[in-house]
Amino acid sequence: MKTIVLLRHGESTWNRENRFTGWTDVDLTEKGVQEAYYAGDLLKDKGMAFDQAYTSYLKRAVKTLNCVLDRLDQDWLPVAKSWRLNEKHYGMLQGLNKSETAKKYGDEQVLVWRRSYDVAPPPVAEDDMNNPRWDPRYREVPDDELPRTESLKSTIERLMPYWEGTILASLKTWDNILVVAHGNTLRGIIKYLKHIPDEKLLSLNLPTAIPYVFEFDDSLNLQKDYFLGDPDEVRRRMEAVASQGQASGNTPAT
Ligand SMILES: O=C(O)[C@H](O)COP(=O)(O)O
Repeated sequence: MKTIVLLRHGESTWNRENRFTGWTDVDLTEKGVQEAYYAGDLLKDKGMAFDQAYTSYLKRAVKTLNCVLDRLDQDWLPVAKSWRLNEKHYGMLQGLNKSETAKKYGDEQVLVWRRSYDVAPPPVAEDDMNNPRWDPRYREVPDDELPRTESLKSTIERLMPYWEGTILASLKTWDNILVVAHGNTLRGIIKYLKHIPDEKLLSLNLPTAIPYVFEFDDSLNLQKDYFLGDPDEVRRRMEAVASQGQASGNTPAT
């Protein structure tokens, strides 16, 4: 049997403040760190150990991975990082509170920006300091491949070469792989693994830091997939993510 575990990072400071984050490199909250350790405990209780891990260039994912590896006593594990696993780029929405944005533009428009398949938010300007072209960590990426905004479709398009060419390919060598990334890149991977049609993706909301296990036979046919932990807690966290973009949702404390 071969296994891929997908894990969304723990709560970040901008998750707590309900802000669109995308490629903004915000840290985990203390709660997010504890969530990440707990994800490690769940994997340890299941007796899991990994051969290779993958993560993004963003610290909320990198630090979540480090907490998990600490709990598994696998700090030594080879880790490959790629910008292609970064969160969907949220363009000009990055930094804005999701609920306040819904009050301004309506719940429906925010749902389109968050969950439609091929509509991207307005892009960041070329001279905006949040444009990834100014960030040295992306120096190896050709400028015409660096996003200024992304739909889920374009996120999946830049993710797929890495997913197929590196992550999935490594399952031929290794039995157990851990991918720690972000809500929308993981939705793209789940779409691929479970053949989910575009329109059905709308309702898939990933909870923070709950391991999602995919088991394959030796010919890499998917056998089963399941979340670890308490199913009620998984459902509660998924519903919380879904409601973040509603005008009645969370606005930051003043
Ligand atoms: O970038 C973000 O804001 C979050 O990581 C994912 O947000 P979403 O659930 O609104 O797509």
